[in-house]
Amino acid sequence: MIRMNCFPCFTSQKSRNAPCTNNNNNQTNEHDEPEFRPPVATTKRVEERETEQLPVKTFNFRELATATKNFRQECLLGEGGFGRVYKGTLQSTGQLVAVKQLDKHGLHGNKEFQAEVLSLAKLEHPNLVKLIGYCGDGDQRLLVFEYVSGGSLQDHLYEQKPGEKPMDWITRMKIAFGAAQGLDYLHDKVNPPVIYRDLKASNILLDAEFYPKLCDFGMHNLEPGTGDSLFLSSRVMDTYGYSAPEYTRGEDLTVKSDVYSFGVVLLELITGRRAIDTTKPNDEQNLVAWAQPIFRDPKRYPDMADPLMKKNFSERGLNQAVAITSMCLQEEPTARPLISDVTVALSFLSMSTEDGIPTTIPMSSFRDKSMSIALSRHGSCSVTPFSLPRKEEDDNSSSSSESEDEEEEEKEKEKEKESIRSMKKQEKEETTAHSDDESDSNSEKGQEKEHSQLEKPRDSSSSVSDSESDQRRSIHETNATAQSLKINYSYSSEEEDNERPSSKSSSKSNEESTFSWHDSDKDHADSSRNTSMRINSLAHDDTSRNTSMRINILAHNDSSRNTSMRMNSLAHDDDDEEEEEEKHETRLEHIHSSKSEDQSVYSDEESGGSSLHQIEAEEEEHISSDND
Ligand SMILES: Nc1ncnc2c1ncn2[C@@H]1O[C@H](COP(=O)(O)OP(=O)(O)OP(=O)(O)O)[C@@H](O)[C@H]1O
Repeated sequence: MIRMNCFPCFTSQKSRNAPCTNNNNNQTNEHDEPEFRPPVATTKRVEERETEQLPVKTFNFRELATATKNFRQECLLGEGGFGRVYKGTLQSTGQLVAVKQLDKHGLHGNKEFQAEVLSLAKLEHPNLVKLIGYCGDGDQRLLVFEYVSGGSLQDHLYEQKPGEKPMDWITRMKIAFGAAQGLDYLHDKVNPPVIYRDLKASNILLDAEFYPKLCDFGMHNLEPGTGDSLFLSSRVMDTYGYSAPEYTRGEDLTVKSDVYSFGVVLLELITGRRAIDTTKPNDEQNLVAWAQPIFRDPKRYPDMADPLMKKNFSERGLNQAVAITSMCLQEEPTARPLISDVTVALSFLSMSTEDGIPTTIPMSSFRDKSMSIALSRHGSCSVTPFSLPRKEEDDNSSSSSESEDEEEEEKEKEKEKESIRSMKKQEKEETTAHSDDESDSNSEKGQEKEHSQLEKPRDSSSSVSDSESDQRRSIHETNATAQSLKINYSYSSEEEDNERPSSKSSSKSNEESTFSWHDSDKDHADSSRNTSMRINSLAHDDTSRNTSMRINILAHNDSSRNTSMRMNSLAHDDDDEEEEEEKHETRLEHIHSSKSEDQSVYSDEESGGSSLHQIEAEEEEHISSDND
C-alpha cells in the first residue's frame, strides 16, 4: 500500500509529467541538474535547522513529500525490510536524496526515534551512505540519505543491464576493499563498536565509479516490529545465506558475525553466485555450503571464479582472495580474522599487478595472528609463526592500565589458540578427504605455494574523483604504513611478551626487522624457485650497526645441502595440543653446513616436516642504517 499520497497541491502539472528517474542504475551524477523542481511557492520550507552539533537536518513531511513527488511510484527505488525507499530531490539545495519511509509496524516513540537518528548521524565514513536528515513529524518516521547513483552490488553482479560489462577482477577487489573499510570503521573506529548485522550484496551501494558505500548499518533498533516475529522472520529470510552460524544457533551476534557475512559477499564477488540461489541444483543452492569443499582443494579455485571474468585475473590473486574468504567463513567466530586485517589484505589485492611486479603484504600489517596463519596455510607466507606485535594503533595503549594490557594479551593468546585449533581441525578434515590421493595433495601444496604469495601494491596514476582519491590516499597510507612497519619479532611467545610496549624495555625490544616477500610467481618464470625473503634485522644499538640478512627460499626439498640456519615451527603435535599451542613459535637456530656457510634450511614442521626449503642466507653488515 502506498502511503502519504495526499499532497496534490505540492505537485505541479510539470512535475507530474516530469520523469522521476527511479532506475537506480541510471548513473545520474549527484551534481547533475535535478530532474524535478516543483514551483517554489508551493514548496517553501516550513523548517530546516541543524540539530544541535550534529550534521543532521530535520525535515518536515511536506518537504520530503515534495522531494519525492508525493512518494510517487515512479520515484520508488525499492522496498526493503525497513520500508520503502524513494528517490527525491531536495528543493532547497537540488541535492538528490534517498528517502526511506520506515514501516510503521512497532512504531518507535518520537524521542526514541530521534535518539536512534542522532546516533546514526554520528557514523560518518566515505564507505558508508551518509544520513542527511530525518523527519519525525507526528507518526512519520523518515530518514533522508545521500543518493547513491550506481545501484547495488547485487544489481551489478546478478541483474546486469543489457550491454553492461561484467565487473572485472580489480573492480571486484576494490569493492571488497571499500566495503571492508566501511565495516572496519564500524567495528574499530566507533566506540562502542557497531555490529552491522545486515551486510549483504544488496546493502552495498555503488556510485557511478563503483565506489562502494554500505547502507542500512546501525539500523537494528529501528527495525519494524522489533520483537514481532512475523516481521523479524521476513528480514531473516532476506539475510538468509549471509547470517553466521552462531545466529542460527541462537547465540549473540558479534563483530565476527559481520566478518562472516563479509566473507559471503567476498565469495559472491569471486564466484558471481548468489548467497542463496534456488534456481541451482540442491547442492549448489547455498553458496557457502557449495564452496566449503572447494576451499580445501586449491586446484579447483580457478573453476570457482565467476565465468563472466573469463579467467582475466591473476591466479595468485584469486588464491589469496579465496584464502581470505575461507578464513572469514570459519565456523567458530573467534577463528575468523579481524575486519581490519581483512582490510589490509584486500588493500593489496585491490591493486593492479599487470606490470608483474612482485607484491608484498608485510606480515606486520596484521593485528591478529589468524590472518597471517590463514595466508600461511594457503601458502602465502611460510614463515607464519613469527610472534608479531600489534600494529601502531596499540601505541595508544601505552596509556592503558597494565591490567587492561594483560587482559588484552590473554584475549590475544586465546584467539591464537582458537585459530590453531580451527586450523588443525580443518587440516584433519583435509587429511581425511585426501588420504586416498596423496600425490594430488603434494602437488596441491606446491601449487598453493606457487600461487599464493602475497602481493605488493603499486600506485595507480589514473585520475580519480575526490572520494576515490581519498580512498586511494587511504590505500596508499595503509600500504606505506604497512611497508614501513618494523617488526619487533621474537622467537618465542615468552620473548614476545617481553617486547610488548607495556613491558620494560630490553635489548630485544630494540631489535627491529623489516620483512618483505618477493614472490615466486608463474608470471616470473625464472623466479619460481627463488622466492626470496629479505629480513633486515636492524640492531639499533649504540654502534648503529645494521645487520641485514637475506634469505632465499628455494622451493624444493633437498635438505641435505648447505645449511646454516634452521627455522623450526613448533606448532604441530596432535598428541599434546595444548602444550604445542603454548609453544606456537618460530625458532631460528643456526646449524652448520658441510657445504656452505651461507645457506640454510627452512623446515616447516607444521606441514608435517615434509617441506624443507633451502634458504640462502647472506649476512651483510652495514655500518649505518643510511645504507639500507
Ligand atoms: N541511499 C540510497 N541511494 C540509492 N538507492 C538506495 C539508497 N538506499 C536504498 N536504496 C535502494 O532502495 C531499495 C530498497 O533499499 P533497502 O535498503 O530499504 O532494502 P534492501 O536492501 O533491498 O533490503 P533490506 O532492507 O532487507 O536490507 C534498494 O533497491 C536499494 O538499492
